[in-house]
Amino acid sequence: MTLVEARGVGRTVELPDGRPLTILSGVDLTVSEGDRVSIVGRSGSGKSTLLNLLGLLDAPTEGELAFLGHDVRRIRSGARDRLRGSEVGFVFQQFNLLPGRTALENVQTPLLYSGGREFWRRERIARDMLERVGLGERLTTKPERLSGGEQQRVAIARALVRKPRLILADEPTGALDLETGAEVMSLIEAVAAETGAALVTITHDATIAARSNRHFLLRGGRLETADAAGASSAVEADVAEAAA
Ligand SMILES: Nc1ncnc2c1ncn2[C@@H]1O[C@H](COP(=O)(O)OP(=O)(O)OP(=O)(O)O)[C@@H](O)[C@H]1O
Repeated sequence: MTLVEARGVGRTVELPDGRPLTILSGVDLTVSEGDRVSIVGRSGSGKSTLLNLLGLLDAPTEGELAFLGHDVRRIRSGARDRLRGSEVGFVFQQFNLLPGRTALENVQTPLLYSGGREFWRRERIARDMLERVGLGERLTTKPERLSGGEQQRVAIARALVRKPRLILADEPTGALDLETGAEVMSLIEAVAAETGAALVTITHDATIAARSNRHFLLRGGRLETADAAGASSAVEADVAEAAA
């Protein structure tokens, strides 16, 4: 089933001095249930901007974007927020957990905006999800007392607690060491496989990109299809240039 379909999508913003800045243009991309998509590209190439469009945080300024068959530019903002809340899970590099709130409270947060059964059973559902990510013993621990890998597990539990059909991961392993990063990716992939969700991952790490089965490269705001080797050599070229 097709989740998101972008045809000729672009995004242009207005700079403070009034000049337009085109960040993305001519993007064609279809994401279906069960897909594993990686997007690589150098800093500033438009990766986060694209993820924000796919996740209904922003709307395109050109082209057509359909989410579950709904034309994104025609959905009212309230309906768009509800669709995003139930169908999209975001995982970020910096975890973005609520400080001072326990792991259980953090994971319950998305359920506060859900209706009916999910709302009333939120504590049980959040507890089950934390057990699923291996943190059943840390329910009442606050993020500041957890390691980076554990914080990312809480963030994954929070992102996936409503069983979204689309998981968008923006540098999910960027703040973790190699081994912890690989564990975190395995966990996201396993939970995605259980629900049949699609996973779109932005990364600067060739080993993380290689875990996907569809590879894309963003260059100057344009999305190019790549194979695993092409994505990997683009990442290496970026790393070499950044080090030079
Ligand atoms: N609202 C905005 N107003 C002005 N410029 C913007 C806006 N959003 C993004 N940009 C610019 O557009 C470009 C692409 O930004 P984006 O965050 O999508 O890149 P990225 O590929 O995710 O970069 P990184 O890997 O460094 O996170 C950058 O030059 C950024 O400064």
